[in-house]
Amino acid sequence: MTHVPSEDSHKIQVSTAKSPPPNSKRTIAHELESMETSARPSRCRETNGGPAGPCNPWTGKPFSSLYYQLEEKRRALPVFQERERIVEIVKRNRVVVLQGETGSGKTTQVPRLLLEAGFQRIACTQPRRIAAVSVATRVAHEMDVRLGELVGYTIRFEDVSHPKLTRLKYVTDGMLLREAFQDDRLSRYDCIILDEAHERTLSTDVLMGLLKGILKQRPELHMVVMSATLERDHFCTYFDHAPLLNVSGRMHPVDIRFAERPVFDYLFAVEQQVRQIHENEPAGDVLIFLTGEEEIEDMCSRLRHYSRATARKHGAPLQVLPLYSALPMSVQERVFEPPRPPEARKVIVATNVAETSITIDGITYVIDPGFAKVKIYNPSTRVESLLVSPISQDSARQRAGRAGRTRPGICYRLYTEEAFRTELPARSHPEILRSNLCNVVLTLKKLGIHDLIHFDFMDPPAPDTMIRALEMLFYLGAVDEEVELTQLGRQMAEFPLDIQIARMLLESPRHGSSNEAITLAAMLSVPNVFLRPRQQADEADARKQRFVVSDSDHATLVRVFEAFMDHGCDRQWCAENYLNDRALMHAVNIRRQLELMMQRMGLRICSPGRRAPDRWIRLRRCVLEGFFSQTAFWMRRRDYLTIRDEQLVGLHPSSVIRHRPSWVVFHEFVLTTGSYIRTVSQIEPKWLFELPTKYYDLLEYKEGASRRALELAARLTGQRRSAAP
Ligand SMILES: Nc1ncnc2c1ncn2[C@@H]1O[C@H](COP(=O)(O)OP(=O)(O)OP(=O)(O)O)[C@@H](O)[C@H]1O
Repeated sequence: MTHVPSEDSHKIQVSTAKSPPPNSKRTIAHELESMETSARPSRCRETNGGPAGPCNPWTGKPFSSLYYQLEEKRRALPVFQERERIVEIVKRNRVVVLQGETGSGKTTQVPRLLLEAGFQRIACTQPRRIAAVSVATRVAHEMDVRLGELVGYTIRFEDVSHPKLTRLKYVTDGMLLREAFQDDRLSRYDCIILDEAHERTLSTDVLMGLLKGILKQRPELHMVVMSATLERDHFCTYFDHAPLLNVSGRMHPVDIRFAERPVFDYLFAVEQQVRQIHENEPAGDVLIFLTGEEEIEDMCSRLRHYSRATARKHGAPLQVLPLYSALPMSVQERVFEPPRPPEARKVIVATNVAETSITIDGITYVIDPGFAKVKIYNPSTRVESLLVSPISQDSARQRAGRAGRTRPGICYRLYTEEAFRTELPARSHPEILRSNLCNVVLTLKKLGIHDLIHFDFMDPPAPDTMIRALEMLFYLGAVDEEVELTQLGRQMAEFPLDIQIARMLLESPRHGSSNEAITLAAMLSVPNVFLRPRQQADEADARKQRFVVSDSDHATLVRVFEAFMDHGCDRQWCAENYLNDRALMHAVNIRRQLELMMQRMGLRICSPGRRAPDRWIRLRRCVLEGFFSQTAFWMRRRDYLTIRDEQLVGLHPSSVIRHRPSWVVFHEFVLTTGSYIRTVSQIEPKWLFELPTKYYDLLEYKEGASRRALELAARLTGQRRSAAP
């Protein structure tokens, strides 16, 4: 019989009682401790003629004045209060599950305390890039060290860490997994902290399974799993009855206010709530949670309009800032800056990227309508889509926890208390149970894990989803018939990109167009570059026409990028052309890194030249190399039928394609007011049969509309019945 640790049996209540650390070596912690207690702390020599002062043990330099301000605040945090116990328990156990209120100091304090206690190299994972960057910055400030040296971070396309100097690294869970490609025992680290484990992202779940195996091979490795809202019994049991450490207490109270009756138009309700706060409540910034980019940008313009219209009446204006993951990091980071003008009330309109980990100083009011976009994968139709769904109770707690961090706060939940209890699920469904697993399976294969069925997932995905993923990897050429990783598959896994984009890049030299393909890959990795303000939509559309390649949204993106480069990356030019200059700058950076990766892999960087008549044909063929499973043929009136799952879809209104090509390849399927395919290019049906994949082998298709369309295409283009060699 397995013993399931109950909250009481394994919970180690942290107390503030002092006990000697188990490790008797003198550590930085002792050094710091001595500064507050001993009469003779380490002191720096006199500097610039001034008196000798306490010395930062990490840098050997005197502390700055900012250090003292931050030090006072951090010493008040519940986690700091209970530091000795935390360190002791982590040292005594291989795995510890640590639960503590939002804002109690887990993310900023625990890694540092462990470093000071003698751990040599610590990785602390974050599910989101913005959290990794902002927390690393905060901890570097608190320790009074330069970011990128002792404390650093690594996120996709951005590494602010030093291979030797960095001893505490905040890293996105996806990037730590990639580190395991090079070092499959993660032997650089003697302590790995999985933060915000309740989010159960794909990468966190894979990392947990991987680390369980590594722990058996590396007796010196320690691990901490942290969150404010995790399912503790499930985690403790999974990690072989790991002890649970509960840190109680929070910094400031958060007053939760539910709606009195159900809200039917939550966007209207959000706007009303902001007005109510701005007109009646004391100073303090506002954080609003919405579901996606479009909704956020729309709300931002509504609120800006309100602010302009009422600025005189209410004195202080609003400074409205969007926050979602598709925005370049430099734009996301603006939410942490003081308001502009200084008297303004900051209103941040965010997706759930702002839900966990981050602290935005000044946030006093949180508005939570209770919805988020959730990824749903249907293995039988093989369609992954984002659907607006109610959030979980845990998410609601995390959202409320963004207030009350630097001052008391209020969280307005735009749903009733009854709905919270009865309609919101207790916790979110793990991502691994609702995703296409192609990238996960490729990652596991690359890590040398062959027995996928017995991989120790906390919640194993359905076998059907695994099989679909393997099947797709086979068509993509990433695995062979024996399900062994191919050379191509190994290279695909190297790119920090979606597997289809990676394949497009790898095949692009064969079409003599890798130069264009790299640009396209970069443009597909940044948010939409076309701005379309509601009041100037016609003007914006007219400007877009300058870049249009009429049969391809993909080629249009490449053209925009090239025009941006030709104009010296000029912001003014972007404004005149309704283009998002920051997204384009981000694409420039990503492009540079992808080109370097291609060169390192020995892949040819080539282009047919800007004037070549077949330039865009080559690019469209490259797109098809990666996205061959995302094609559709024209059925009737405005509808296309997708080959893979026979769904009727329309061309997204943003597409530049105005004629009705009979076959198209598309980048994504979106479900909004209807089913659409977005970022689309015309293709020739005969290209389908020339691809080096068995995907279009007609024998693979059951009788149905897709098969009939393919048969017709094969007949018209003079192909054999089966395209398989
Ligand atoms: N950038 C910042 N500016 C101001 N205060 C900050 C900042 N970062 C952290 N803090 C302070 O440190 C506290 C602890 O933050 P930390 O992120 O470590 O908490 P946490 O327990 O990990 O929270 P969560 O579970 O929400 O991630 C915050 O409540 C806040 O008081």
